Amino acid sequence: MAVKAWLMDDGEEDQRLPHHRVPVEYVPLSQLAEIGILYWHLDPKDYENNEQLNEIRENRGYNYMDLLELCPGKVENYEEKLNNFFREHIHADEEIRFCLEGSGYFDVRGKDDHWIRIWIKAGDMIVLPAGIYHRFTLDTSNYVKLMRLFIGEPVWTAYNRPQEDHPARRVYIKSFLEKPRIALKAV
Ligand SMILES: CSCCC(=O)C(=O)O
Ligand SMILES: [Fe+2]
Repeated sequence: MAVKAWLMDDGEEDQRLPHHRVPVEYVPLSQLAEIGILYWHLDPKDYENNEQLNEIRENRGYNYMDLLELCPGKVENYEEKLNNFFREHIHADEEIRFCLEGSGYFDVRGKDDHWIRIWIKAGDMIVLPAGIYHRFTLDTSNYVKLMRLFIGEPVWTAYNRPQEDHPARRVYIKSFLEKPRIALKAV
């Protein structure tokens, strides 16, 4: 089962609505891979004994993890947190999230700087590369339980757009947005 992603419309309605374009324009996983996004579908139950998850954590060095539950009434400063998550930003490190329950939208900027909305649900594990502009919102179900992973001591600092001179942004642009330059040798 693949994750669903689509290009967003420019509508001003509630951020928790899907915001499909008309007609709908889905974005395949291969296109997400091109902008540096990694994706796995794993069993969301009994995560402690999930071999596949443990293997990914081992291979990628994700030794830190915690759980984050988002829904009205359960979280301190809920509105403020949600507003901050929905502000376009980057990080100096990968953003790694494994959805255990519920659902939500990760919006990321595609190659042409348009928004791609990625709908994650229980079992979806996603890695956003350092330096990619993104944001997050709950959908109309208003509930998500996420595992957050990190390499070493976690740093959650968000740098709001614009960040064109941030080192992580520069590396990201070089790695995923610029066309590779071919050196031509004079003969
Ligand atoms: C709720 S997890 C995703 C939100 C986000 O982009 C972040 O935590 O930096
Ligand atoms: Fe983020």
